[in-house]
Amino acid sequence: MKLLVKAPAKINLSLDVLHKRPDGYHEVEMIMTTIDLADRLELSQSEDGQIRIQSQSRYVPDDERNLAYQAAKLLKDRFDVKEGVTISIEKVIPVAAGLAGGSSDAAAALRGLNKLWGLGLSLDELAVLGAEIGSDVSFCVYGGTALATGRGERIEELPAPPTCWVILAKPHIGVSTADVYKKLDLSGIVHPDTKAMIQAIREKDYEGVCGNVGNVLEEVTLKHYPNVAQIKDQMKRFGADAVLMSGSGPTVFGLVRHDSRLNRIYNGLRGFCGQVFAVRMLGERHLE
Ligand SMILES: C[C@@](CO)(OP(=O)(O)O)[C@H](O)COP(=O)(O)OP(=O)(O)OC[C@H]1O[C@@H](n2ccc(N)nc2=O)[C@H](O)[C@@H]1O
Ligand SMILES: Nc1ncnc2c1ncn2[C@@H]1O[C@H](COP(=O)(O)OP(=O)(O)O)[C@@H](O)[C@H]1O
Repeated sequence: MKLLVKAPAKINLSLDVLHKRPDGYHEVEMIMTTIDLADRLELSQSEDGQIRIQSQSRYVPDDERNLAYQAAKLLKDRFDVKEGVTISIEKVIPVAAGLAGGSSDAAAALRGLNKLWGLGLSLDELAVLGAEIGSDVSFCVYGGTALATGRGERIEELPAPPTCWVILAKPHIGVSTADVYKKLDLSGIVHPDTKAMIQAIREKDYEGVCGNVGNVLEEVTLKHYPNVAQIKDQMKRFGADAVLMSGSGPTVFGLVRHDSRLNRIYNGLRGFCGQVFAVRMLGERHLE
């Protein structure tokens, strides 16, 4: 038996850090939304009990370091599953980019294997399991738009933001999330207005969304990688309505309402940047 599952990327419309916790993680408040840029996972049941990972991408580990492998292992051990699975990952989302590609692959594996192995778990149960793999996995289990708190694993669903294009530009560098959190200076943070962002989303107020994007991790990544700041400036200059780094970076995204500006920004950026995408927000939950 085979199953295809989509694993969409996320962007952080806002990302605030409240404090560092005794367990070493940071308490966050993030508004996250999924976008129409997705990896595709093919899950093929095997009878030998083994978990195997295949991928065309040389940046993706094909062993137990792969987050999709960890998802399969977690379900297999916790629910005493005898069957195995081969997970083929068609990688579209740039790796180590601040777009939660690995987390979304893990979440897609959880959703898919729940079906393939007939486990009958709810999404809420899968999201709790996902938090054992990584802080962003719970959000990716649901997709759509949400306020994520705690270390990122506590999810409150929000309505879809007003429709617009999202342009993504990813320079040729990979950023370590742990490193960025470690270098964050908590004393100098200018906090984004998370409440105002939530209100703008609820009211479908596009200007309000654009006016309230903010990410406290930007400062760290921009300081260490000046070309991320350059890409931000270019995107603003080409006419995006709002520009922000996603997650720990280095991907920069721009929000664009009008089709007429889209080509200009997209083509302009392609001269500067390794990978550029123009996609839609998914906004709503993407439940298979
Ligand atoms: C920054 C964000 C924003 O969405 O995403 P990315 O840039 O990775 O996409 C997330 O907070 C990343 O989530 P995720 O990538 O799942 O993080 P984890 O694997 O749980 O943690 C990696 C490391 O980041 C640090 N970490 C992570 C989350 C958090 N709330 N506080 C932390 O300090 C810890 O040092 C941890 O060891
Ligand atoms: N399925 C996967 N896809 C991408 N990266 C993965 C995967 N499994 C494990 N990784 C590892 O996770 C790290 C973070 O990758 P990713 O999730 O793409 O970035 P981010 O946390 O910035 O959103 C990478 O260094 C990669 O080696």
